Amino acid sequence: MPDAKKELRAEAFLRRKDAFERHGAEASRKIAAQGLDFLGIKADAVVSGFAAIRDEINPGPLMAWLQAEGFRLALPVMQGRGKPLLMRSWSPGDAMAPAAWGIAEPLEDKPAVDPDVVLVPLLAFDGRGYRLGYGGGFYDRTLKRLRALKPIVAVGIAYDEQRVDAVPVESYDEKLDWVLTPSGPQRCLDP
Ligand SMILES: Nc1nc2c(c(=O)[nH]1)N(C=O)[C@@H](CNc1ccc(C(=O)N[C@@H](CCC(=O)O)C(=O)O)cc1)CN2
Ligand SMILES: Nc1ncnc2c1ncn2[C@@H]1O[C@H](COP(=O)(O)OP(=O)(O)OP(=O)(O)O)[C@@H](O)[C@H]1O
Repeated sequence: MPDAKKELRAEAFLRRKDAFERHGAEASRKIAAQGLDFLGIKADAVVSGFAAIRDEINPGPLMAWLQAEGFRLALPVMQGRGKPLLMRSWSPGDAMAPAAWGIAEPLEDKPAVDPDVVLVPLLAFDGRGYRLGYGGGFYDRTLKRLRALKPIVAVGIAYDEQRVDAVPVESYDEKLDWVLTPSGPQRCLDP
């Protein structure tokens, strides 16, 4: 891994922690209040979220709104290092089990689905839609797989403070189409 990414990751962890302490649950509520109307997605779309850990914005309230709007929901399941995430159907209230890094995942009896909209956790993002994650490459692999199947929309979920001028880019990095922050949706610029 290039040192540039490593350095930014350490810095981004601190910046996100600070934003979480300042804004906490209010950020999650603001994200939910924005909704996803800006995407104009079709009524039968499947939207994958994530089960927040550490200082990530909790997309739970947004997912509850999506459920109320009639969208189908899914959550990621890790299949091991170097593998894309598997998305399983999930609705608020469904049982979950803790997996690696304490991340809650849907149970195995839930059907696998290929989402049309992917909500993406991140440490830092830039105006082009490049993102920095924990370094597992899970979302790069997942977005690549889904984009080979059909058109999808990748939406980063972040505090405004997580924006940086430029995330160091590598050949395998998949871009976000939008980033949703408490202050609103930002469309990522084309290269
Ligand atoms: N809420 C949430 N769910 C998610 C992700 C995420 O970023 N947030 N992921 C997004 O990809 C995947 C999980 N990826 C993860 C990758 C690394 C670590 C982690 O804690 N890594 C260690 C270092 C591990 C190593 O030795 O390489 C660490 O940071 O301390 C956590 C999650 C799938 N689900
Ligand atoms: N499509 C791919 N094929 C093979 N390897 C990949 C692919 N995408 C990413 N990787 C590998 O994944 C590793 C981590 O990538 P990167 O640092 O960009 O992760 P990240 O986006 O920060 O993490 P995450 O998506 O898990 O939050 C890299 O070492 C890279 O080699």
